[in-house]
Amino acid sequence: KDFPPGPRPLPILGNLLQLNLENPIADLERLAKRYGNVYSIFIGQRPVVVINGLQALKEALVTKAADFSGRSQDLMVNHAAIVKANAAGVILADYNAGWREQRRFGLMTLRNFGLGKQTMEQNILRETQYITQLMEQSVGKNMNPQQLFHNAASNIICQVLFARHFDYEDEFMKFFVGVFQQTSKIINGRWGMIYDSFPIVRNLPLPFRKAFNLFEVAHGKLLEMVAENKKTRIPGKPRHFIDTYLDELDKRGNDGSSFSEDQLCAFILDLHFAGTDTTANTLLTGFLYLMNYPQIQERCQQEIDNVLDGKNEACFEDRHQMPYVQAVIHEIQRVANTVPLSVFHCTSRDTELMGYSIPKGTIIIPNLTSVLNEEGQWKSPLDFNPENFLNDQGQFVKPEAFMPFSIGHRMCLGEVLARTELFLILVTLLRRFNFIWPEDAGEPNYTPVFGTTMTPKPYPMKVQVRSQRLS
Ligand code: HEM
Repeated sequence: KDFPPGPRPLPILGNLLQLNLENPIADLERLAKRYGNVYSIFIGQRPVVVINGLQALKEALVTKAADFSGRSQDLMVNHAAIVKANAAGVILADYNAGWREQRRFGLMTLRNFGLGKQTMEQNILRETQYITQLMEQSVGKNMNPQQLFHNAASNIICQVLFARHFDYEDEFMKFFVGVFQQTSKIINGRWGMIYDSFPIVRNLPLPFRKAFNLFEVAHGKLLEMVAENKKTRIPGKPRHFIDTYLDELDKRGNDGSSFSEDQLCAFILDLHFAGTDTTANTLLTGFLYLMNYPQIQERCQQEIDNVLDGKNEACFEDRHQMPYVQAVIHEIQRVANTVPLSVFHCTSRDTELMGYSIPKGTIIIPNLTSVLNEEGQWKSPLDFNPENFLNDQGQFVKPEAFMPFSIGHRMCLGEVLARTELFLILVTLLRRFNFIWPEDAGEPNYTPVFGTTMTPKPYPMKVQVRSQRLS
């Protein structure tokens, strides 16, 4: 009674036949037009509530954050990632004291390792230097930037986790980047849906097993890494995230808290995963658009040249002098829609939303896509247009509907790191190069491949060193 309305489910299948399992975004939008911003669908026998639009999402994730911040523990992603690790990490942990403790520790440690401060900026700039050198070797040829940005984003978070820079051909690096790229597509894809809908198929050797195998091997590698690290660590003198976590474990002993070595490995995997595929795909979307909107690229370059005149390198503070670049980066994030359905939430108690009753334990899909292109919230919701973030005086403004990092208690823990990376990498590369859509590349395809993260289809890129360099 009073449960959100939705299409009538079939026995056993629920509403699966009404969704394109390769990419349900358009179907979810169609259902919102028919049933309103809060509606229900059945994934197999399981009820799921989809929340659309700024108003409903704010009410759920901010006003009623305590009710809507749980995570279901019975989805494929939990079984694949948590069971083998024997610990929930932070992304998939339910809304409880353990999650709160880990999240607080994660935020504090990221901050202490220089997030938003100089050390982190220096790390990002060093990695950008590395990309620059690789790009210089590709001048005049077509290059495929896909792996490049994944490796760079991975290395930046690896600095925090292990204080190490990996060569892009390193096996450790290639393995982990591969895990993230593949599992992101399996988890929210056809096979993930089938696993989540039909408990009876879960033990069968179907393609979703691949995600289980990958997470298991990844966990094993991280346990080895932590063991290796213990040999060289000096307690009380942390070099990176692992050392800091081990210091915390020493301090706590067996105090019954959520800290453990398994939890450390799960946390490392979470930060590495969340910090790689998201930032890399946002950058890939950015360059796809910048190459095909050369006038926008050029206007960014003019602003960058003016502000950085005489300076060796950019710093994150420079963003305040670059309203146009800021608008472009935010617009890239808006159209990239990198985590289109957020990470699924779950109600942690019986609750109400926009007049509907939703019982405890209901899976919640926060449809971020619906807000990032919501009519009435943007000047041009359907176009790539930096004016979405500029007022009449050309100043940068951030509308409330800009929520690629989600909102509320579960909001992205790496937001500051991600924003710093996007700014420093884009500014540094645009200052040095022109990015050109190759003549033989045909029409650009802006439709991404759906998954937990959206991935632009592979595309070629041409780089040209800018003739007028100012430093
Ligand atoms: C452009 C880049 C990024 C985007 C668009 C993004 C987006 C998101 C979104 C939508 C969520 C889900 C929030 C929710 O459940 O409501 C999330 C969670 C999370 N992100 Fe990010 N993220 C990005 C980069 C990063 C980076 C660089 C890190 C690592 C330092 C990171 C770490 C996390 C973690 C740990 C969570 C889980 C938070 C929790 O459940 O309490 N993310 N992110």
